[in-house]
Amino acid sequence: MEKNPTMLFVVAAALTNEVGEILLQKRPEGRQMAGLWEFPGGKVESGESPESALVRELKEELGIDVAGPDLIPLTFASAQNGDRYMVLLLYRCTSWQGQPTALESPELCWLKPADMHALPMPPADEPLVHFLENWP
Ligand SMILES: Nc1nc2c([nH]c(=O)n2[C@@H]2O[C@H](COP(=O)(O)OP(=O)(O)OP(=O)(O)O)[C@@H](O)[C@H]2O)c(=O)[nH]1
Repeated sequence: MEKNPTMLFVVAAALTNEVGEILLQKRPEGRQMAGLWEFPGGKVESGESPESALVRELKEELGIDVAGPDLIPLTFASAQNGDRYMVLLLYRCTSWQGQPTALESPELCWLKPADMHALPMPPADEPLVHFLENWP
């Protein structure tokens, strides 16, 4: 029997600029959790490593090039997501090529973690924001 057939792996990036702000993007209309602000990223596809999935998602969503070794594992969250259980892996990234552009999202913003509480975000992100607030 297949192990964990209902587990969903999602990878996301805390892209951090030189003043400690982190990039969030707004989820587009017509998708699950539309209008909520999230860390860029997405689902790990079959056969992908989490890091290669995140490199792919950052290119698709923001048009930036990230090298796998520049993705530093930070923390994770777990939550129910529809009919599956989701594990959301958050990576830190301070180095990339290109200017982040909203290619799949209506809006981007750079925010300090303490200011993220003012925005509606998916419930699974709450512990991630808390972690980032207390990050050195
Ligand atoms: N990228 C991202 N997804 C998150 C976050 N928090 C959170 O609960 N999610 C959930 O994780 C799932 C990610 O799926 P997605 O729809 O963005 O994935 P994807 O880009 O691969 O899209 P696709 O499934 O349409 O191909 C969504 O259910 C989303 O709501 C977050 O901070 N960032």
